[in-house]
Amino acid sequence: MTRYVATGWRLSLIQRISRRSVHQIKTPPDNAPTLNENDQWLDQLGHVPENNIPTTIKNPYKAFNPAKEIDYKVVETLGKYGNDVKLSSSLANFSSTNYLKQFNSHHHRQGYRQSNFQDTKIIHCKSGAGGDGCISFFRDANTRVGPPDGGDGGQGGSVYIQAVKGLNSLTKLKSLYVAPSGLAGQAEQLDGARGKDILIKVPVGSTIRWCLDPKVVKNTISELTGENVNLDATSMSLKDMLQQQQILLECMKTSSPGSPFNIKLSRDLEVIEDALKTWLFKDKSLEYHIEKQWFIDFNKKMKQYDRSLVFEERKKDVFPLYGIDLDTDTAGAIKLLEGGKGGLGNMHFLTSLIRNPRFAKRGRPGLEGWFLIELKIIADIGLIGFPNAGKSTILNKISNAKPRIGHWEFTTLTPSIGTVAPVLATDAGYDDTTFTVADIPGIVKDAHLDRGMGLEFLKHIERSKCWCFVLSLDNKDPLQDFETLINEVGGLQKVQEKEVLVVANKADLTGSPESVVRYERLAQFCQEQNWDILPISALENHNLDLLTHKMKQHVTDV
Ligand SMILES: Nc1nc2c(ncn2[C@@H]2O[C@H](COP(=O)(O)OP(=O)(O)OP(=O)(O)O)[C@@H](O)[C@H]2O)c(=O)[nH]1
Repeated sequence: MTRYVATGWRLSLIQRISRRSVHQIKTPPDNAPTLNENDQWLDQLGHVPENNIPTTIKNPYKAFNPAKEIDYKVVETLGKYGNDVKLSSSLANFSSTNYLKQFNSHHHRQGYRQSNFQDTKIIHCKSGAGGDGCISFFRDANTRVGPPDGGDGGQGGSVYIQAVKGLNSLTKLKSLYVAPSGLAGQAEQLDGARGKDILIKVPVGSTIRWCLDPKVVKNTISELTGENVNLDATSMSLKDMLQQQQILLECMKTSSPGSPFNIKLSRDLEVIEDALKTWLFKDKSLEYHIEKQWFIDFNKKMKQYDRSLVFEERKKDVFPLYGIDLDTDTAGAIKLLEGGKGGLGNMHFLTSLIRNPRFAKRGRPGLEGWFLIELKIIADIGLIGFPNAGKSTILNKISNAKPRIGHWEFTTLTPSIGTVAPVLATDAGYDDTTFTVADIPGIVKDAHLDRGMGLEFLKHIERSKCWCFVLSLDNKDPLQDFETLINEVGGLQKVQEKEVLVVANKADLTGSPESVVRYERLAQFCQEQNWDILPISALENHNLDLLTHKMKQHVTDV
């Protein structure tokens, strides 16, 4: 036993000694580009035409639907081909009143904040910088300074976003996402490790738009009003202020049918102007180098390398002006911000003229940006009605959702969505396909002026195929209620674009002859519009089966 241990100890000692001797007789690195290869590479850089920026740039986001058209004006056309433009557009397009109000207030729409539901979020994202190239020379017992063997810096981490099924709120999103930088290159031709990429998961039905830092927007507003404005108290005028304030944006034309322009995300473009800033030096300083003609010539050639690097970045560092609509679960993740490229190690700079390159390239900086994410729930049917009409009761009875019900107005402060699974007997057997119904907070007269809960929640039923208007027969004039609702949601024409189902709820309370007359007037109006109407009592379960069958017909009808 003892002998065993001793042998083990002796072996490891031998290993250590032999390792040291291997170190002493190590051969110079052989993965590094050779002097000839470096010479050729530099020569070829010198032949890249001065203006190497092509006229059209492929839009990396071509495959995705645009989120929302916005108003803009081209104020200046730049560049040789006129593809670079300066746009002016209203600040409101690059911020969110809804978000700003939450950002500033601790009591805004209490229930809305108390709940787990969040449908607007601004995220701040940063991609990682590239690692610096390494300055190192091969060394062993016999060679004091050998050929350069500094490896390249690693690529910085990128930020990705992906729409996934099964999520239904933005609550879990963080405010800040920072991808790590790439590590610096090392001696012995070792490249630095890449920074890890970050993947942000959002629910299907989210839209994502480039926006401004909310702090900047808040300061702008404060400057405009000359005071530290309480955004919540000025909610009405806040919207107008953002609308009136114009901002200038640098964009590029795109050839894709989605957004006509891409917003340029700014990475440091200084390198084109001042290539010297891209170098790292060791032993001998920048001052030493810039006096040497060989370095001046070499730096001039390397400028072409910087140009091609910046050109590659220009192709990727963009975001569509109209944003992206993640209305289906995307096959893969979308890159929002690309990490910086790692800098070249000094092994690339051994040439016939430079034997001791005591310099390497710095890594490229990362990108930074703010993005506004808005969730639009995708439900087949959207329930629209005045507060207290009975929408939550209906959803409660017909679906698996359990929204709050109360006899006071605005019990529903956040949208809820339920799945309805009626089993229908058809000629082909039983049809058990399901559909989804969304309940949103009640709409009141002048909701478009931000009264009540405003119209903020309407976006959740924007994409619903069918709108189901819920009216209370207990109200004085249900027809007038209906007309008010139609106006608030955008007018008759807009409603006519949808499948419409009208539900006259609380039919259990209609004992009097007047209430029958009220219902008949409503039914008459629906008939003129060719809309289906159904009296029900959600409380007493009257006509609920018929309601789900009708709903299903509206969802499945072509
Ligand atoms: N009599 C009677 N009462 C009903 C009926 N349906 C709902 N109610 C009552 O009406 C009140 C409001 O119902 P909710 O389902 O919360 O109404 P809502 O439209 O979701 O209201 P908000 O959340 O304010 O938008 C509750 O007290 C319900 O019990 C019905 O068919 N008949």
